[in-house]
Amino acid sequence: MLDEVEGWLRRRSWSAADRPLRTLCAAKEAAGAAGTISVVLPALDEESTVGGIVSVIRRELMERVPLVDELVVLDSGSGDRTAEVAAAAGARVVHRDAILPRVPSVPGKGEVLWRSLLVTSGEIVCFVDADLREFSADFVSGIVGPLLTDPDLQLVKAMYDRPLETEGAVVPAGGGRVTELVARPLLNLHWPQLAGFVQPLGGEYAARRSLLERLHFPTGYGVELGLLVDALGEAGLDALAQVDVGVRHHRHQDGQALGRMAATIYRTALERLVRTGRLKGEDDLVRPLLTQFSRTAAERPGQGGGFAPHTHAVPALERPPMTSVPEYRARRAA
Ligand SMILES: O=c1ccn([C@@H]2O[C@H](COP(=O)(O)OP(=O)(O)O)[C@@H](O)[C@H]2O)c(=O)[nH]1
Ligand SMILES: O=C(O)[C@@H](COP(=O)(O)O)O[C@H]1O[C@H](CO)[C@@H](O)[C@H](O)[C@H]1O
Repeated sequence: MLDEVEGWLRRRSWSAADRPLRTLCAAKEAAGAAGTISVVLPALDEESTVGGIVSVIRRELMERVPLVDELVVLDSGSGDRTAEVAAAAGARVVHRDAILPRVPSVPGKGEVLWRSLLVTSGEIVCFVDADLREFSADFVSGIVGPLLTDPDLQLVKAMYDRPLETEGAVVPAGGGRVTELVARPLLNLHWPQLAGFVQPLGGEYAARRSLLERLHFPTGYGVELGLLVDALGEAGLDALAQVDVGVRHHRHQDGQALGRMAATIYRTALERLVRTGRLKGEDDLVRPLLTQFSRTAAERPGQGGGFAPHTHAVPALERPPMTSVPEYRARRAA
């Protein structure tokens, strides 16, 4: 690990307990407008978990203490009762298609995170996944805390244990599969300054709007890696930090879904290597497609055996910095 990163780990890694809520409320009051906080939950078919998360944030961080100013669930095109459940629990729910309709929305987590900047007003924006179970308010207060007390910080990521919990089986620290197999190796090899992040892909992070609005947003699952790499470039390592908030329990996707996620994350990294001149142009990427396989119903001797190929596009669409969007500038000027 680079000496710089070892020093960063000592200076910029904390525990949620290091900043008690009373300290944060005092810092928020002293910060004035700079201490306003918007929490955003990107949600695609999360009816079973979104309500519990919203309820905890409202009760603990809006009613018991006035830490969070607005709580928005960004509906990413859900087909279930996500919107109803989130609204009933006390969130403002906005559908992705209702935001900036002149730019038709595309599927993807990053797409809704980008659009959320247009419908929120906090100077600190905190993203929280909507599939978390056993959610604690520390996931929010822990990561917004340093942004309230340390003006030099720009982005703070949560770090946590990530057990892999599937039907009946729990593998301690088995979660974060794409992190361990793809993102951490990529970051260590190409952006070693970021090697100190324990959970670089974690979906819980908070940042100053003044940073987020200057960054490109990959529209899919590349958003975490893209924002972290670009935040390093924009703000420098010492403007970044991480906070231990305990254990993260969430719904786990299957291996092939994570394979598609990994391909998108790799492509997002490749794009940044090209953008910074460390790799030649797109000719380094032969085909933005990923073929996976499933067992066919019946073995078909002489016709490729018993497996069927399924080919998926590997998207790399990125949204421009919000500061380049006229509607965003007009809203901020109003
Ligand atoms: O197109 C998408 C994909 C995901 N998500 C949300 O983004 C968060 C993280 O997604 P997911 O749980 O699928 O990722 P994982 O944690 O499995 O890597 C969850 O709140 C999803 O509902 C979303 O809003 N739109
Ligand atoms: O970290 C990971 O490897 C993946 C998959 O986690 P699991 O192996 O299902 O625990 O989960 C994260 O990755 C996504 C892409 O960055 C984020 O959007 C998710 O919030 C995060 O859970």
